[in-house]
Amino acid sequence: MNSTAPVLELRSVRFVRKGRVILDDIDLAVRAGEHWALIGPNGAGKSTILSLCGAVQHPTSGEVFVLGHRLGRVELQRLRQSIGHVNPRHPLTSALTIREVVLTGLTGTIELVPHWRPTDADLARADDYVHLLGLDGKADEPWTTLSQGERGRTLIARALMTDPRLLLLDEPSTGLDVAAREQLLDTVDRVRAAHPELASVLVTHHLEELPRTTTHAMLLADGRVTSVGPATDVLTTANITACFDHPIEIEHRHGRWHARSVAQGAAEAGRAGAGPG
Ligand SMILES: Nc1ncnc2c1ncn2[C@@H]1O[C@H](COP(=O)(O)OP(=O)(O)OP(=O)(O)O)[C@@H](O)[C@H]1O
Repeated sequence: MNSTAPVLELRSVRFVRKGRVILDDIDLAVRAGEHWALIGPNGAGKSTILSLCGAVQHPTSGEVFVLGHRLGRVELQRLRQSIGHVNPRHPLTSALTIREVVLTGLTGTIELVPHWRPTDADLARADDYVHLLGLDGKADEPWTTLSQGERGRTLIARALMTDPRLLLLDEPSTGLDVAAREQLLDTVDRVRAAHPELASVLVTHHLEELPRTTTHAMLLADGRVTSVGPATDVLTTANITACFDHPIEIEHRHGRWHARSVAQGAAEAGRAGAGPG
């Protein structure tokens, strides 16, 4: 693959199911070191785009290139090894430990593969990621007893085990309290800093859930792109208001984004203006 070629590229992608157009005319190019956010209302098509990026399904028309390979021309299983897909709805129910869940990243399975034995290097790598993800001292704890935040961080460690070029994060902060969310976002920033060549795509509904390292954003509504480009150009009051079809004010402070309803903002300004008494 040409080193300047995008890690991931969607060209004129259209996705139709049961006669319904779910995605239309989607173009996206994600390069090494870029960290994209896909944002839009419920049903906009964010998870569908992520499934195309992860080579989980094919577009109805248009082309998807992952690591320079066109989907449909190359075996999906081979591409998936270069893609770390973090889905907080990971279906594991058995009592694997954190270390064991991280090791399943090497086999691409939910459970440990019978008779598969990790090498000493595999075990050392798993422990390195347990450390990077701030899970020191927890490696031997069972998955079933983990908090939602610890599970999220464990799944990122699992996804990193194959040294992926592309990391896909599907609503990684869903269900987390504010402290756990902040820990997870710090973790994502740390992972990106430790792997400067990594590219990533993160799906969320909430601007507060964007890590500081977000470089680009795509806004989607009803399966179409409403705005795309560098995050600071895209995540503006006008663009978010248009995408969500609701007046929303956006603030970008200390590298993080905050959203609030314009009506709420106006009420607060009114109260501040009224002063005491
Ligand atoms: N395989 C499919 N068959 C039929 N409809 C589908 C299929 N996949 C997705 N859809 C529909 O396409 C639309 C977009 O779904 P998608 O999950 O991609 O949206 P989303 O932006 O991730 O939504 P949310 O924010 O609610 O998770 C939804 O209305 C969904 O029901």
